Amino acid sequence: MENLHDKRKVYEKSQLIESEIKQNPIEQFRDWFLEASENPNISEANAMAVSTVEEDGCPRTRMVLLKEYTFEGFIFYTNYDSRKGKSIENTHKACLHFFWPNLERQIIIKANLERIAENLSDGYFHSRPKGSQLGAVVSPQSQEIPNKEYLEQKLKQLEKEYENSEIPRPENWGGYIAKPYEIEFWQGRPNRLHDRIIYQLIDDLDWKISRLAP
Ligand SMILES: Cc1cc2nc3c(=O)[nH]c(=O)nc-3n(C[C@H](O)[C@H](O)[C@H](O)COP(=O)(O)O)c2cc1C
Ligand code: PXP
Repeated sequence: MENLHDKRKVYEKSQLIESEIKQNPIEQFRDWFLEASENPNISEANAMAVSTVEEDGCPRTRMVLLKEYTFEGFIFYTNYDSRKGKSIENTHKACLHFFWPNLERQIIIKANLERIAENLSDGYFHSRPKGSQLGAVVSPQSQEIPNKEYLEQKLKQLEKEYENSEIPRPENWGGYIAKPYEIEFWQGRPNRLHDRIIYQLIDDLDWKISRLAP
């Protein structure tokens, strides 16, 4: 069909060296995330790929929006009965992945996942635009639906129903916190000799920092 052999870029914008990194990976994440957020060429720095392992043993990846990060972990919101929700309820694990091409950087996070407290999901749900709240109510995420009109009709009905009242958060919609136990920071370098620094959690407290070959 098409030969892409010559499609390649030289990565040379920056470097990642031990003397300049933070000892805590969340602080390192914050440095890189702020840089990505402030970059006018990156439109959604908080968009991340989330991979979960399904029952056939194969990982499946989709984008979600990171909505908060703390020293404890990374929070995103979704439907608990979706495909990703089902995998997470089974394995309690996921891999989060950020790629910011303009900075020639990727971050790979392996984490244990838990649902966040219901009151926190309520708070976030009600902070969303009303249309997105209704979207979450209307959509049986990841399930087969008869056609597009099915969603549009449901949306119209609910728009009327909740015209003057608060939309209750669906029980199956809420946040997950991904508590990291391994975080890799990757900075592209010339000659494909990229910088890779990996933080691994030891004893639930300290992070071991190592350099990996590219
Ligand atoms: C940039 C981007 C951000 C997204 N953010 C979310 C999100 O925060 N939560 C969510 O449930 N789906 C989000 N989606 C949709 C998911 O990628 C996915 O289609 C949906 O969650 C169903 O995934 P699943 O069937 O694998 O569970 C986003 C899609 C894109 C492209
Ligand atoms: C299905 C779905 N849920 C949730 C979100 C996150 O959106 P918000 O910023 O409104 O929480 C998105 C973003 O694309 C989405 O597509």
